[in-house]
Amino acid sequence: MSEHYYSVNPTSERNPQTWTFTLRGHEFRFTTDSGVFSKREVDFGTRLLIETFEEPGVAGDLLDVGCGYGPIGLALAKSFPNRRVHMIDVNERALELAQENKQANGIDNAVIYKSDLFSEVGEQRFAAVVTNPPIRAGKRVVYAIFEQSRDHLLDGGELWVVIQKKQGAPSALEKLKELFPFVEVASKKKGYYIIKAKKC
Ligand SMILES: C[S@@+](CC[C@H](N)C(=O)[O-])C[C@H]1O[C@@H](n2cnc3c(N)ncnc32)[C@H](O)[C@@H]1O
Repeated sequence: MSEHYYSVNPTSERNPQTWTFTLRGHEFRFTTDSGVFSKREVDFGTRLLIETFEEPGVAGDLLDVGCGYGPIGLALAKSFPNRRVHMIDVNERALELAQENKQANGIDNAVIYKSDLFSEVGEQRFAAVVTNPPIRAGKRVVYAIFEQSRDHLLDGGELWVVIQKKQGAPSALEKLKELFPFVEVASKKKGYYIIKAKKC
């Protein structure tokens, strides 16, 4: 069976690598590994999403869906120390790395746990959901993230998504317009769209 970065239990041989990367003006030390998305540097789209994100107007926690080794959730936790950041993924190796990276970067306002989509998130609602979604897992999974994000946002809360034009940004925009009253492209660079969708 072929292995994907969204496997629950990657079996590929371990090859951990540690490097530093600056996000939102803070230097981070990340350890990544095989079997996890974007293992040698922070993905371009992920970085654009992190740098474009603006703090939502409503009070409340933030949620990183499909956190991988943790760049989005940990960068936002460092930038917004007064907010708690939830970070979820299905990939156990990614979750282990996210936990290790949380500790290595001295972050204490992030909680990291395994959840298939929002299955373990419970009833909590968030001020913002932020995601670089697992495009390769298919449209059904990506659109489920959009729908479940809407259901887990506070009024006035925002969903921030990065998606490449060639991976379906135009149809993702249409889907988000069906779900949210306010949708805009907050940034566009090298074929990557940062889409912000706001709930009333
Ligand atoms: C494109 S990667 C982004 C990883 C990380 N946020 C980053 O930007 O480097 C998408 C992530 O979604 C996770 N994922 C896939 N299916 C999922 C699901 N059903 N529930 C939660 N996370 C999932 C994958 O394991 C992967 O880590």
